[in-house]
Amino acid sequence: MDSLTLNPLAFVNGEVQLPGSKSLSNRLLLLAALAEGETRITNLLDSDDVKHMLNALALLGVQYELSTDRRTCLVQGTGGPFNTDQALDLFLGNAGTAMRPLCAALCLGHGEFTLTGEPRMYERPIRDLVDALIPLGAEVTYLKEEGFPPLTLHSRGLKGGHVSIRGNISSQFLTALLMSAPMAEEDLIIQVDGELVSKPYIDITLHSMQLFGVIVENDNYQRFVIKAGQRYRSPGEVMVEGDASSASYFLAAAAIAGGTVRVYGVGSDSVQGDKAFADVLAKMGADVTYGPTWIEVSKTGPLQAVDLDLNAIPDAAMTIATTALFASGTTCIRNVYNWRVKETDRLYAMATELRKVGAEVVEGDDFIEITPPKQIRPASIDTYDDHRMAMCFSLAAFGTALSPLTTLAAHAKPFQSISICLDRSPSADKANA
Ligand SMILES: O=C(O)C1=C[C@@H](OP(=O)(O)O)[C@@H](O)[C@H](O)C1
Ligand SMILES: C=C(OP(=O)(O)O)C(=O)O
Repeated sequence: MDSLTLNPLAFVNGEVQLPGSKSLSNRLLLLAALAEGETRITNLLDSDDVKHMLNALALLGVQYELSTDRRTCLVQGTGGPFNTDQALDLFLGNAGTAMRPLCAALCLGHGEFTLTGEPRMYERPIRDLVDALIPLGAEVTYLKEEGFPPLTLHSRGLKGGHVSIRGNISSQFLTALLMSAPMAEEDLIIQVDGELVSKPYIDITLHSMQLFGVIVENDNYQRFVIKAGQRYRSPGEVMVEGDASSASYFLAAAAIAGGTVRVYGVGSDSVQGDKAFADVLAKMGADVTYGPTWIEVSKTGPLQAVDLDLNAIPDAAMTIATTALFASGTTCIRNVYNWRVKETDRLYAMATELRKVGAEVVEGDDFIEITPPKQIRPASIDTYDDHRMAMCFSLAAFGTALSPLTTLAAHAKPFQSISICLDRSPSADKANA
C-alpha cells in the first residue's frame, strides 16, 4: 500500500495553474470522436479517467495523436456512430464519465460491446440509464448484478421519440442520453422524472454539445428536445478549462492558512458548477475575488461553520467537509445522498476518517454534520482508493502544524500530478500538496 506522509503546514501562499477539467476532457474527447472533422483538444487532463476514455476510443478505431505530455490530443472524428464486426471489450476503470456516456453512445452503432471496469464500478448503478435506452431500441445484458456494470450492448442504432429518465442518483445518465441524442434516428424528447441531482454538470454537457454545433432545447432541466439530423462538427481547436473541483483544495488551503492563493484556469467565465465552491468559502468567512479565468482566496480571519445544501457541487462539497475541521461551530452538508455511489461510499468514508482526527461527526442518510476538535489529532487516514478522499485530507496537515505527522495511505498519485508552492511559515520551506 502506498502512503504519503504530510508534514505539518502552517501557512500557504502562491499561484496554481490548474490541470484540465476531467468532466470537460472526457466529454470533448467523445464528441470529437463522434464529430465530422479533426479536433485539436488542448489542456487535456492527464488522469486515469481520461486514459480509460482514450483507450476505449482507440479500441473503437478512433485515430488520434496524443502529445508526449498527454495534454494535447488531435482527434480524427469518425463522423458517425461506432460500429464493429468483432465483439469488443472496453475496460473503463472507475470512470463514471467514460462508463455512462459510452454506454449510450455505443448503442448508436452496430455491434457487440462489453463494458467492464474496476470492482467498485460494479457497485455503481447504471440501471436508470439502461432503462431509458431500452425503449429506444438498446439491447443490454447485465453480466453480474442487474442494474450494474459489467454489461454487454448488442447495438443496432437508437430510435428517437419520447423517453423519460430518472435523475435522482446521477446526472451522468442524463448527460449520456443527451450526448447521444443528436445521432438517434428521429427527434428525441427527454423527460426527467423527479429530482435532478448535480444539475450544473448538465450545463457542462450542453456547453460541450454546443461547441460541436448541436443545439438542445432545455425546458427548465425537466424536458429536453434534441432535433434529429443535427451533426457534431469539429470546432477545429478547443481548450479544456482548468478543473474546478481540483481548484477547491488550493482555495480551501488559503481560507484555512492563507496568505492568498490564486488559481488560474477557472473563474467567473467558467462553465463548471464547482466554481461556486469559492462562494461557500466566502460564506465561511474567507475573502474571495473572481476574475474571468481565475479565482483568488485569502484568509482574513477565523472560519465559521455553514449549513448548506451542496447537491449542485457534490465533488467540491467533500472539500468543505475537511475545511470544516478549521471552522468554529458545526458544519452541515446536506442533500448529498449520491456521495454513497461514487468512487467509494463517501458519506461513510468521510465520517469515519474525520472521526480519526478527532472530529465529532453525525453521518445521516444524505447529510454529514461535522464539529471540529479543539486540536486535530495526527492519524493514519484510509483513502478507500478514492482520489478525493486523499486530496481532501491533505488539508488536515494544517491542523497538525504544532503536532506530529498526518499520514495518508493508499492513494499517493494525485499529489504528484498537481504542484503548488506552499510556504511553511515562518521558514518558508517548499512543501508538497
Ligand atoms: O458529469 C460529470 O462530469 C460528473 C458528474 C458528477 O456525478 P453525478 O452526476 O453522479 O453526481 C460528478 O460527481 C462527477 O465527478 C463528474
Ligand atoms: C465522482 C467522481 O467521478 P466519476 O463519477 O466521474 O467516476 C469524482 O471524480 O469525484
